[in-house]
Amino acid sequence: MSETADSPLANQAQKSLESENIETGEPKMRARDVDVYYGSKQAIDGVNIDVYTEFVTAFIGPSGCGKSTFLRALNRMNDTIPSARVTGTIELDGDDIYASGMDVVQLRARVGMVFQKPNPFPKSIYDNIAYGPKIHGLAESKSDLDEVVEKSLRRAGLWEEVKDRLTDSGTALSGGQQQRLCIARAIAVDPEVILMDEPCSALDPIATAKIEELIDELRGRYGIVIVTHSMQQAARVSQRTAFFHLGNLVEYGHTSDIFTNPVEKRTQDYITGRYG
Ligand SMILES: Nc1ncnc2c1ncn2[C@@H]1O[C@H](COP(=O)(O)OP(=O)(O)OP(=O)(O)O)[C@@H](O)[C@H]1O
Repeated sequence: MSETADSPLANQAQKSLESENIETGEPKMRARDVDVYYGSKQAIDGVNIDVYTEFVTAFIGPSGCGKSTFLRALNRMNDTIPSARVTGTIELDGDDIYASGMDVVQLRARVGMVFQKPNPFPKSIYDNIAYGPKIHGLAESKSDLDEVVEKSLRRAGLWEEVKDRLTDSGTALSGGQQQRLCIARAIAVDPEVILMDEPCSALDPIATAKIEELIDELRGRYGIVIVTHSMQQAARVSQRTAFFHLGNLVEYGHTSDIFTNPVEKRTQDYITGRYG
C-alpha cells in the first residue's frame, strides 16, 4: 500500500470514484503546448490538458506554480495584463480562443469566472444578475429578464434567501451569499465553462460547504475548473486533478489516483505535505 492510500484525503477522493467513471463526450476545452510569459519571465511551460463538462477539474500546487495564470489563460483574462503573452493553442469546442476573430466579450460569457474575493457590482441583487443577460441580448422583455434572474439565483442556491430583497444591494449580502451571487451572475449568461479561482478562500467553513455543494450540483451542466489551495477541497469536489509545479503540469488524472496513487514523486511529495 502506498504511503497515501489510507489517508483521510485518499478516503475523500475514493468517495468520488463513482462520479469519476462517468463517460465523457469530447473535451469542452483543449489546451496544447501552452506557455504563458509575463515579459521575459515564463510562468507556464508546455501545458496540455482537456477540460470536460462531465467533471469538475481541480488545479492544485504550491504557491506561485502558475495555477491562476493558466486558469486566466482559459478565458483570456490574461489579456488584461499588458506584459502577459500566451503561446500554444487553447480550444473551446474546437475553436481556437486566441484566434484573431474571437470575440473576447462573448468568450468570457461562454467561459465565466468567479474570483477569490466575491466581487458583486455595487448594484441591486437583481441588477447584478440582470446586467449580463441585458448586454448580451439574452432577454427580450422584463418578464424574460425576471425569469433569467430567478433561474440563475435558484441554480446558485440563493433564491430562497434573497427573493424578498432583490432590490437590496449585492454588497449587503454575507461573504458566502456574495460568492453565490457571483456564481449566479456567471450562470445568467448561459456559460459553458465556469472557472473558479480559490472561490472559498475568503469564506468560513459553512459558506465553503455551501459553495462545494453548489459545485457538485452544477457539475455536468457546466465544465467547472477550480483552483484551490485545499487538497481536502480538491478531493471533495473534483473528479479530475491537475498538479502544477514551477509552471509545469506535473500530473493530471482521476482525483482518486492523484491522491492515492500518484505516478510522479513531486505529486507524492506535495500531497503528503513535504512542500508547498
Ligand atoms: N501580473 C503578473 N506580472 C508578473 N508576474 C506575475 C503576474 N501574475 C503572476 N506572476 C508570476 O507568475 C508566477 C505564477 O503565478 P500564479 O499567480 O499564476 O501562481 P499560483 O499558483 O496561482 O499562485 P498562488 O497559489 O499563490 O495564487 C509567479 O511567479 C508569479 O509571481
